Amino acid sequence: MIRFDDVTKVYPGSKHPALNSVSIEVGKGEFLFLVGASGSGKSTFLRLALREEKATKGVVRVSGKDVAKLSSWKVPHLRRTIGAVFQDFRLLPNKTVFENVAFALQVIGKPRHAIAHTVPEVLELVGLAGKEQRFPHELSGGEQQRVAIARAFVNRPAILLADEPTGNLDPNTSVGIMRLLDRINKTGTTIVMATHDHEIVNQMRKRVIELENGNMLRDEVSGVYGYSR
Ligand SMILES: Nc1ncnc2c1ncn2[C@@H]1O[C@H](COP(=O)(O)OP(=O)(O)OP(=O)(O)O)[C@@H](O)[C@H]1O
Repeated sequence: MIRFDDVTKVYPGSKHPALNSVSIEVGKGEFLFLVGASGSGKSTFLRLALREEKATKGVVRVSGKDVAKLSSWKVPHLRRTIGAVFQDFRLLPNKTVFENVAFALQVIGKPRHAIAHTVPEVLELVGLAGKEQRFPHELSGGEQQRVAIARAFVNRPAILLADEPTGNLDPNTSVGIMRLLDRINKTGTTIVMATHDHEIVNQMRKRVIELENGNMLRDEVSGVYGYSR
């Protein structure tokens, strides 16, 4: 699903690579945690997969395609196969829960009757049935993140990238979000989640890749993220 071959990213004006010769393959249906200290390169990895940034060296493939070779008019299509969730939710503040999720379908030209059918279904899946008409500011942080996940998943992308999705949430709320991501993963969606949260990584026992200063430190099948490091 996602494959990095010897990928290096050096941002313009920067001396040190944000990612340094990283090779990673993430298979279909996998759940991968990307861990590491602040600045270790986690977000850079996700941005390269979304082609928000281009690799300085090496090849990034998503669903078998070299993303550097995609013509710019094909980039939106790539992004449609990848859902993305962020720490700060990024909801549209003046749109309701329903409208926030529906928007993701409107922009790809889904007909209104399909939207009317699909949005309630995905809101039910994320546990927000009955809150369709609320605005983001009328929701808790955990509920806002559920809306963001619904919006990322409504199009049934093959891949979901999550950058610190529990970073703004308390531990109990975070557990709920992780259960939801686990459920989405069980539908066959590949998930790559960047996190600092030791507790969550240690509970979930999924594949863990640790980055340090842009280098890949370890890749463990059922890994932990110990406190002692
Ligand atoms: N747009 C940019 N321009 C220049 N340098 C950048 C840019 N974005 C990130 N960097 C640098 O690249 C390195 C990796 O950053 P990145 O955001 O990928 O780390 P991270 O592991 O996601 O950190 P955090 O956990 O704090 O989000 C850091 O040294 C950072 O300062």
